[in-house]
Amino acid sequence: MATSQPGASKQNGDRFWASGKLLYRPNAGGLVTAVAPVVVVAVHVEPAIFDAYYNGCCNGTFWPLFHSMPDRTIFSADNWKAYQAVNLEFAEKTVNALRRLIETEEENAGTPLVWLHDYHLMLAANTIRNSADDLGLKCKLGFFLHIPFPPWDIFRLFPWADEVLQGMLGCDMVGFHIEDYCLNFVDCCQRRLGCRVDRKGLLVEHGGRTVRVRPLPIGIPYERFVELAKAAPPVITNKDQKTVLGVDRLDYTKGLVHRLKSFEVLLEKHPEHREKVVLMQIAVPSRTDVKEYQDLKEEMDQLVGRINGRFTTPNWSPIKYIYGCVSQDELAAFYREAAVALVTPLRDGMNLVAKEFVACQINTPPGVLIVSPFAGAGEMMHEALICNPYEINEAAEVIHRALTMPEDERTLRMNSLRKREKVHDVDYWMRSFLKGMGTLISEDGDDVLPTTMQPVTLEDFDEYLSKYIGNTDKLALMLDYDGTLAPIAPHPDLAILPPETKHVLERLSNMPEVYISIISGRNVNNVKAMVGIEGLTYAGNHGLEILHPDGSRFVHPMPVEFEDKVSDLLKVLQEQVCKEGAWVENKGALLTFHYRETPLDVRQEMVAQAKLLIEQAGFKPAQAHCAIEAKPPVQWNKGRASIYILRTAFGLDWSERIRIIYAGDDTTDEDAMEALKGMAATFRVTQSQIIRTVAERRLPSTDSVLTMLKWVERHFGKRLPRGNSYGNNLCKKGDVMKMEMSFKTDDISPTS
Ligand SMILES: O=P(O)(O)OC[C@H]1O[C@H](O[C@H]2O[C@H](CO)[C@@H](O)[C@H](O)[C@H]2O)[C@H](O)[C@@H](O)[C@@H]1O
Repeated sequence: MATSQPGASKQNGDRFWASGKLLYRPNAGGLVTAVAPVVVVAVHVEPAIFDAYYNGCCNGTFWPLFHSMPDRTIFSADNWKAYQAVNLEFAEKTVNALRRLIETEEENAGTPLVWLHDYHLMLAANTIRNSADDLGLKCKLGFFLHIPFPPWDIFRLFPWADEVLQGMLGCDMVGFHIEDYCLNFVDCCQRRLGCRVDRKGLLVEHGGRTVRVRPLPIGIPYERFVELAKAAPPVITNKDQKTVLGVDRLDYTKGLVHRLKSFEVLLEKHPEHREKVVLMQIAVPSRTDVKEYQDLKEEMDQLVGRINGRFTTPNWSPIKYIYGCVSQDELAAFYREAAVALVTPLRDGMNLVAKEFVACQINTPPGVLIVSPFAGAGEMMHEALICNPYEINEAAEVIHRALTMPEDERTLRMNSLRKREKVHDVDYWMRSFLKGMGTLISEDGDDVLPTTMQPVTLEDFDEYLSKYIGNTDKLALMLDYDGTLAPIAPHPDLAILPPETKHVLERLSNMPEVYISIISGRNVNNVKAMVGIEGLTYAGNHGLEILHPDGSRFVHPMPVEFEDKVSDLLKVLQEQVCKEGAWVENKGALLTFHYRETPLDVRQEMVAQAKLLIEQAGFKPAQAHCAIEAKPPVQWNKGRASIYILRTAFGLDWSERIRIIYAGDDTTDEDAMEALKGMAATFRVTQSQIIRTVAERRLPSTDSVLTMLKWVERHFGKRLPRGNSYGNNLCKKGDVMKMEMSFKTDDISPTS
């Protein structure tokens, strides 16, 4: 890759790395002027892992899937493991290189830029970001995908889709060739991860950051191809025959079989082209270890043989088929001398052959470019003839049109195509990427799209909640407390419900359509005191205790011996692990071991020890926010509790006119969201970069939960007669159950 003076742009002193390789350095004047591979770091991968990674996952899974060919896609857990391992290896090598670079470079050299390329490295960014953060290294992370990004319907087939999306979202900016791929990606982030997105601004909110998504169509070193075309000796000697040129890697995505069949139809339907036209197909061997590719070669050999056998005359063979490589000079000469170039992939990220062809079309009158609409190039190169490769007969007609196109039309089309590629060359692409990253400062201010998401607004909920709630009669609003309604604080007593949230909840609790329950890990009296609103349902200890609006209680039965076990565990934890700020919260039936205030360097060991002691005492340790919850081994959690609350409020025969919203921030809330999946609108409050959630939407903060509550208030408020005040008590007295304190591990029957 070469680069030239970037005109009106100046480099802001940042340095760029790509897969551990330093590519560009600013010169003294601050302009990007040279490609300087200063350091190349090898990444060693064992052959078996490499095979599973490269042939297996990259070429056997991502390649066909991202080209929307799911039938050719292999899903293998072992290959995926290898992919994770290799990405980790690349990430670690990059972080080491980054560290060395920062240590050896002078201060103020700018923030290094790590530029990750393609589907082989979709997971590396998160590891680089986290390790760099841990080491206090600053860097910018960018990613560019050179192949298409498929639509949701295809992408969702991949079993580890969350990891891939979150891996890419580890970057500050993710680039694709065209806007369609950007929109597919944004759509997948929303639908699979539940991220808040801005489709117009091409932004995704994830992990507490805004990730920019940008269409950055790649170009070619245009002038280099022009020079090659000028210098290359002639390759086509028979001036009476026109050449239709195809240049491709031998790959099933390239539509080669379809192309040969279209050419056959051309000769059949338009015999005037016989002995006058030759299809020169150059097929560069590729991925020859993979069976799909071996099969394709076989099919091509047979098809070329059959068509040639059918039409060849003593003076002419219709197809010249080169299975192998040609030199750049030869290639430029073929491009220059071809009358028509056929670029008809079934799917292609961009396709540079189309661009190289137009760059080399220096003769007058020029030839004609035919492009598939399923290549990124088809999106931009409007003046080419667009041809759907699947429509074999139609494609034959397009070739015919190209072969018979008048000179003036050819010239007009080719001039426009050439002009665009000359400007949008590979340097332009690189500069656009660097500008998007904020590494190259542009005086012409090219990147007009916003770079950060606006704060969450009521409108953000319109699409999702309006569709779900519609005109329903009743809404069950089920809300977690810490981290959802109240921001996390250094100590539970300090986690105060913000006054505005309290007021909205109070108003909502007076709406007859809205039934509110607060479902917390705290003990029930404590959470009720923290919220301080009468007439709601409160569930404490992850649902083991439920306090109904009329004051009656449900208490989940516990093994009798657990009372003693709780106090024994409390003692053990206090004696053995409560040091340096760690403490145990005694919640009656449960305990929580808190380590928020402990120094970072003692945490790992302390947490491991606490978990062990909790397990040894017969409890289940569950990770919470800087805390380990010790839960008794009963089949009851926030999920079962949520169902129980709904059942007591609405009965079991819910009509479709009842809707549920659940919002929570913790793994314990995942139990509820899992239990309510398909029945509720679910929100996970998180700023994590790498969690899996069953929630349909993510929210970045407790503030955004407040906005969601306001949305509910507005929605139902519109339907309320003004000045009406109702209690929040849908729960009939007879529905409420007081449970016996006896041991029972399985579910509680609806009639108990
Ligand atoms: O289910 P929740 O309502 O989210 O309660 C979960 C736990 O929250 C409390 O601990 C957490 O919040 C504290 C206050 O912000 C914070 O100091 C602590 O580090 C967090 O883990 C509560 O103390 C626990 O009992 C709850 O189980």
